[in-house]
Parts: sequence; structure tokens; C-alpha cells
Amino acid sequence: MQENHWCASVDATIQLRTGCNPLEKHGPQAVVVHADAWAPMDAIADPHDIRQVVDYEVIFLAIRRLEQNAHCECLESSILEVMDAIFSIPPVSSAFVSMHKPHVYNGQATPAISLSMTRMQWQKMRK
Ligand SMILES: Nc1nc2c(c(=O)[nH]1)N=C([C@H](O)[C@@H](O)CO)CN2
Repeated sequence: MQENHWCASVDATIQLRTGCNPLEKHGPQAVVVHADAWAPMDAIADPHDIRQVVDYEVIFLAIRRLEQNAHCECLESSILEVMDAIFSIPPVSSAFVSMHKPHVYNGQATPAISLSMTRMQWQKMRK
């Protein structure tokens, strides 16, 4: 929670080709995604205008687009792609993205990876 910030959040379940285990390379599996995008209140002059707010549909569509990707070994690759989409939204100052695989260990464990970044950290990483 960040005070005086708007937070646009998306929870989605997608079918993603991911994983380094040979058993995961046969087809897509369910991946549960959570994304938060924070923007300072004073960066959005008119919160009634869809062109100014943090449009959560941009985030949702970026998450859905992951389903079209070729197989990637690590969830980290997919998280970074969602981060790029989130920081393409100008007022966003920080973001959090997590992904977990609900079925990979047959209900015994639910592994998850997450990343939290400020815009400055994201810009530095992308240089
Ligand atoms: N940091 C990560 N560790 C692991 C990942 C991952 O995506 N990021 N993936 C796996 C396997 O795919 C696992 O889910 C099934 O064997 C292991 N560790």
C-alpha cells in the first residue's frame, strides 16, 4: 500500500508455455498472475478521464499476450515483459508483479516469483 497513490491491479490466470522441467515442455500450464501499478495522485490531474488514469486494461492485455509467446524456461522472463507494459503507462511510478504455478507440484506446494520495481530502477535495468 502506498499512501496518496492510485493502484491499478489485475489478477489473471493464463495458459503459459513455461518451465525448465522436461515435463513442462509438452504444452502450456496455468499461471496465476497478480500485478499492481502505482501512480502518485498528483500525477493524474483528472481521475475521471480514461486517458489520464492507469488503465488496467493495458496491463490485462499485456498479461494475456504472454499466452502467444514461445516457451520460456523461467517465469522471470514473463514478469519482465509485464513490467515493460506497466511502465509504458506514463504516470506509473512503481510496480509489483507476481506469478505462481498452482499445479506444478500436484498441490504439495505453490511456487511463486515476484518483482517489485520503481520506474527509476526499471529505466536503469533497460539501459
Ligand atoms: N526462479 C525460478 N525458479 C524456478 C523456475 C522459475 O521459473 N523461476 N522454474 C522451475 C521449474 O519450471 C519448476 O516449476 C518445475 O520443475 C524451477 N525453479
